[in-house]
Amino acid sequence: MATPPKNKLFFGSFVHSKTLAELEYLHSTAIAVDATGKIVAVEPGHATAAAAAEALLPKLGWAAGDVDTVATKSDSHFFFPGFIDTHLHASQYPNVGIFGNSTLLDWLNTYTFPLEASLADPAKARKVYTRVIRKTLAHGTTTAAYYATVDVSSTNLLADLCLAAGQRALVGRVCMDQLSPAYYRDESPAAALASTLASIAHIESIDPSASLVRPVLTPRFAPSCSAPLLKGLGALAADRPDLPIQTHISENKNEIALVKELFPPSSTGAPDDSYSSVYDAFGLLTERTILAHGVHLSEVEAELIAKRGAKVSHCPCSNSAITSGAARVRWLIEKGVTCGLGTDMSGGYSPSVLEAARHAALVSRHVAMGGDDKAKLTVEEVLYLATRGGADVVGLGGRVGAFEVGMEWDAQLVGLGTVDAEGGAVEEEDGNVDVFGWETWEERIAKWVYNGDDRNTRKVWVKGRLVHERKG
Ligand SMILES: O=c1[nH]c(=O)c2nc[nH]c2[nH]1
Ligand SMILES: [Zn+2]
Repeated sequence: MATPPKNKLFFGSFVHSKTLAELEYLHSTAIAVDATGKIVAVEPGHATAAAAAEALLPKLGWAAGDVDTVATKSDSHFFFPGFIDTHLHASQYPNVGIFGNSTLLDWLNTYTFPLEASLADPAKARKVYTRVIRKTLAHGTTTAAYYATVDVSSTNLLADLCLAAGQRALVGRVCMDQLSPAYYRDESPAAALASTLASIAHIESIDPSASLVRPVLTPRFAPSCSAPLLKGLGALAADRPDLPIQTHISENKNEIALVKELFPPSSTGAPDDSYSSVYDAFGLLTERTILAHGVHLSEVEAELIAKRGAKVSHCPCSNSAITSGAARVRWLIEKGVTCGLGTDMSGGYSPSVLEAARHAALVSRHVAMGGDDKAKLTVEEVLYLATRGGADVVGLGGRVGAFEVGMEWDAQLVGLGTVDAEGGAVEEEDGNVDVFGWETWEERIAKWVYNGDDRNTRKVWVKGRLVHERKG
């Protein structure tokens, strides 16, 4: 029998984003999380976990026996908000790292459609989805905005598995009724809409209050959707203003040319032939829309996206791997566009949002080397995109992404390697980060961002529940 959830008291050092530019460091702090997973107190200034418990529990009306305490061990352990992966393809996980020298359109046909189609086999889908959830949790991803496949049953299975594993997720059945192989597409716009509704109904039946898992409308990208399908999805989005929408935009130059060819303004009624105007014309550019990539957006498009309140998922590992380009994140943010980070597996080669954060910092330096020195993103900024920014992108702002009273406890315990007086390793010996003891906290965080990996992710919680613990 499962043990009922208990109240929890976390004690030690907590690091989270206060603003885009600033991380807040809370040391000798206690955070109380109730049995529903909600943060009910954040109290700095206690010498020990025991002292914090003595001061805090009476105020909360909690008996000591009803509370589990988790305290950090040393100066190189800290709690950090769980990462939010605002764009990834669960179904493409077996292909991570396999992309050769392809670019988007040939990559889709060579590597991606055959794999996605093969997941109509329920046993294979279960194996892949179980693994991708375990792997992303192990990397500290507490929320994931997933693309599944065209197949309804395996999409529903992904939602079932996320709920069982305790990962917060947006799960989308992929809509695509044109320009893809006959073996892998919706039969018609009507069939695509019916399958989408079936998947939404299933996901809402397993988690009616969307406590963890919710459906997301998922037109793959404009080229693989006919105008009637985009129109139908726009009507559904208008009918269901609670549903998020996810799609791709402006990733690759050939893709953009294809969109111009497929959707001339005369066919959509849009004021121009831009990619953004196509989605806008069909009612799919909304404040609930997550747009992956946005590498080659024009000034006018960025302004339209900001005006509509649509969000951008920056996927730097993917943009480098399949040579799509370098998105101008600082420029988007200055235009007023809310941005987060996506791994975009398996266009992206890694399941790790920390890797996406580090790559975002590096890609921004390439943008800077192109002549815009202020394009460079700091460690603080990429961590904001990985947490608080990501929460805003997936519609969970104010609920997850930071440590504040009223938010839910989606968190990771990070442990960095420490070095003793003789130069030996004391803790996290197998990791890639060595802390000598003289680093400032800002420097420790920078070392984690540039050298850390899942070996440093010791424990992970979602909504107060422990969902991953690293062995060893
Ligand atoms: O990065 C991407 N991954 C995909 O699977 C895809 N499909 C359309 N456009 C895409 N871009
Ligand atoms: Zn993608």
